[in-house]
Amino acid sequence: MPIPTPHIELSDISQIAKTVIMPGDPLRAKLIADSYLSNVIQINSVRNMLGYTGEYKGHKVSVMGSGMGMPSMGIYSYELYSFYGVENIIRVGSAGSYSADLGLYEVVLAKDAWSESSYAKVQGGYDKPFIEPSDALNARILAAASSINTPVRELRIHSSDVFYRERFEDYIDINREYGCACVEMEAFALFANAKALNKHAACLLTISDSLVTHEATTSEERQNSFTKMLQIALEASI
Ligand SMILES: O=P(O)(O)O[C@H]1O[C@H](CO)[C@@H](O)[C@H]1O
Ligand SMILES: O=c1cc[nH]c(=O)[nH]1
Repeated sequence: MPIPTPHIELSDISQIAKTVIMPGDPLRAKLIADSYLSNVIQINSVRNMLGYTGEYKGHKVSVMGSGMGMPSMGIYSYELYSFYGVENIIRVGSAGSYSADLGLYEVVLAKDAWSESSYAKVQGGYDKPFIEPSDALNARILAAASSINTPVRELRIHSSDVFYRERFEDYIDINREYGCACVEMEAFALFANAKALNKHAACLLTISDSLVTHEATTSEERQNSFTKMLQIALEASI
């Protein structure tokens, strides 16, 4: 498909980095660009899915929102990988903890993602409920975290299509039967696209609320606590 694509307006492929950091919220993408990058240009505003390219410590890096849920992440990551020459996508998101042992603000690196979603099967015929990120990208992220002395826990995550479940307690079985430590809504589709297209994907999460204790962070606290995760992703991108 020629660029621009239906969902990304950038027509100069040289203006996008090989590594894209992707939060769900496009305003968080703007915040990352404003706070951490220099020489920033905007690369997308279609549907307000804001994207930017800039420099971090002299290295080119892009940041763009994915939107919420697997269909949205599926579209943006596919277009970035397939039509814009992107090699690595690092998702940076919030997650709900399924375990008393995993508290607010802790940073999780997805070891793999379990999902009930049909995304991977429909997209490329991948028919298993677990899917792995890139070993190489995860290793870079762990090395980056260690270089800035920031603890990260590599754990299995749940990628859910549903934020508001009628049976709230389902999380107890998902934790017990499948070993998922927390829930988010995009990584499984991102990992499926990366696998289908021979690209690299990883997912960093900050625990924003706990299904066990019902504690939750305020939006201001979320913003501050995301700093650790963002620094890890940025260090891993260079
Ligand atoms: O903070 P983000 O990246 O949006 O991630 C999580 O937050 C959203 C739900 O509130 C879902 O997108 C979920 O995956
Ligand atoms: O998907 C998500 C993200 C944060 N918290 C949740 O409970 N679910």
